Amino acid sequence: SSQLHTKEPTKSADPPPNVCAFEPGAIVSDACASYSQVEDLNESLRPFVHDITQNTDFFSYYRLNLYNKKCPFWSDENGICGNRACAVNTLDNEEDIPLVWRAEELGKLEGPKAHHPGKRLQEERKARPLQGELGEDVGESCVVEYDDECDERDYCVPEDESATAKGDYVSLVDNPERFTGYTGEGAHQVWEAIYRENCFSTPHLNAKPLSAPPSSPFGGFTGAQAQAAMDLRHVMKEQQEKQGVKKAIAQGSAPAHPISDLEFEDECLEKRVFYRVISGMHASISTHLCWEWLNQTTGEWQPNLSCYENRLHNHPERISNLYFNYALVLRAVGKLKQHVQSYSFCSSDPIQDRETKRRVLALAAAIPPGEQIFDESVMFRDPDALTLKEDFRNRFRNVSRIMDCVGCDKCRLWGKLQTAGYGTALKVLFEFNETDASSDPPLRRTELVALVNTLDRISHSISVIQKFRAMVEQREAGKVAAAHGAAGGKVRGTAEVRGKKAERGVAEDDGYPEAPKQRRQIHEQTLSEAFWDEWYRVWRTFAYVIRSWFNIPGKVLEILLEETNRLYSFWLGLPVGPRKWEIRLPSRDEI
Ligand SMILES: Cc1cc2nc3c(=O)[nH]c(=O)nc-3n(C[C@H](O)[C@H](O)[C@H](O)COP(=O)(O)OP(=O)(O)OC[C@H]3O[C@@H](n4cnc5c(N)ncnc54)[C@H](O)[C@@H]3O)c2cc1C
Repeated sequence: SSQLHTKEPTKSADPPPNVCAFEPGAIVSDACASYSQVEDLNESLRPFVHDITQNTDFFSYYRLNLYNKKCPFWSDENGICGNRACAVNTLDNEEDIPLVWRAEELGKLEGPKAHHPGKRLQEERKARPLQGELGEDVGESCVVEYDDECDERDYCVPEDESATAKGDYVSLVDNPERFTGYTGEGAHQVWEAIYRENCFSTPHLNAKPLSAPPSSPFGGFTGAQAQAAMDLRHVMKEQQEKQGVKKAIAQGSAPAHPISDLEFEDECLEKRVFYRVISGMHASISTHLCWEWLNQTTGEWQPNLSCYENRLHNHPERISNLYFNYALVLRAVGKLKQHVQSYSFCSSDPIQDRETKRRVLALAAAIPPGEQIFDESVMFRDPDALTLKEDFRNRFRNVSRIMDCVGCDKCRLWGKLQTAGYGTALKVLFEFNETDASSDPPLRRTELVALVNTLDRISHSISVIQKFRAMVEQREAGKVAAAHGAAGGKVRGTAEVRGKKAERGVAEDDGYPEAPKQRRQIHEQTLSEAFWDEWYRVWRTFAYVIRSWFNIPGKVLEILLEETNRLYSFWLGLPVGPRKWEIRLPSRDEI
């Protein structure tokens, strides 16, 4: 067996997670073998997923309510900086840089938008319900969601839950997930709130009571559905026990809730699964923003290696969670083979309908059967696993609501889509029958689009992480060659240049059509380029220092005011907000 989760390690019972995460196949152990298997699988599936998400109208437009929903959890009024306006820009002096490079601009949605037509218009204009709003050549019957009903079994907040505001259709292709400059306290607070949803024992943020009593039949699982729930449970159990992920997660840090505080016994399985899904999603978002990073000073889009190292490479458990998500979502998509046979993608466009179905079936056929991703033989033991369903549904609904507090439209779009995607994956795992689709619940367009696009996001992250890893290796090789001075001038020169390029975050060959801007960067650096590169860096550092000195009076005043305010709150007996300033060295990116 070949599993990501279940094979006995042959060398050590607990391989160090960092070794396994970065050297798939180099060491014969369970985790390492499985990482490289996932990578191989991804390499063969990637073209299918990429093609579907980029080249079909059905999968390249998503409907969601981006603007009409208020962040329900906090506001400036109660003294917490966390609403949309609290997005802090990456650079202190954003006003000095061209508008197009500013965070405010980068976070805006691009491309056409179309309003969801009411039921009457949908009926009247079946073929063109959007009246060309997305462009003349878009198959609108492939884009519009005709079923407005809300399904009890949704794991996330259905986008169409309100009868009045059904949201807009936006192009996912025109709005790639990449660096937007959304950062600072606003972003941290959202992540913190999302991870707080991990505390299954203390319902909050309007969560409904979580665990159903063990005796509860729990929504009437059939044998096959119970099996799926068990799969998930045992996947987690095996993963934890055999790959030392327990330790790795314990070392990782979710904001505000030290993971080491969490229980890792069996009854807390829900926490681990939920945590891993969220952390894997977070890792995927970080991967994309590091890969398509905008240097706001030069306006160049390029991979940012130090961003990758800080957020992912040095946290192998995050990468492990991303790979876990891949297995989870892939299994869900694979489970839909039967279901999509009879699915109508475009009601008034038979050609596109056929073409979309052909592509989806080609992807489904290329996915290996479930047991090749999860080992079925170790499963089906503990009936408590059924409670996962209700717990997850409520948690995911809350995470989806928290996304309304994200202060950047593009980030909100992808955050909502991916939450919906994981919610759908769990719904499919728990509710769908792989061999008999007749009793499956309806799968709405939004759910299917979110699921497949989420798979595309994770799939892209995995291929990007491989490239980043290669860049780190190249840089290290360059360092070793330079240190040993072993090779002659030419060879050493090349290695050093490669090492430097990797350091600057320049990809050798991304191999994917979606990153054309990066490819422009790939050339050997001449002496004069190296000189000017260095000169520019020194100049920027100098300017940074001068600017910082110049800003000191303002900053000191700001800190004084803030501390006075906190002291005043303390004196009045009001809750004292967290300190918003710290003294630290700047990171390379900031310079
Ligand atoms: C829903 C959402 C979508 C976003 N989308 C984008 C986007 O498309 N483009 C963009 O440029 N920015 C986006 N952002 C912002 C981005 O995710 C970061 O918040 C921002 O870049 C600041 O990063 P940071 O290094 O301060 O740490 P953050 O990524 O904000 O993380 C906060 C803390 O969480 C912990 N942490 C980080 N990663 C993980 C993980 N994988 N698992 C567990 N714990 C972790 C660390 O302790 C870290 O200090 C988004 C934010 C949110 C909330």
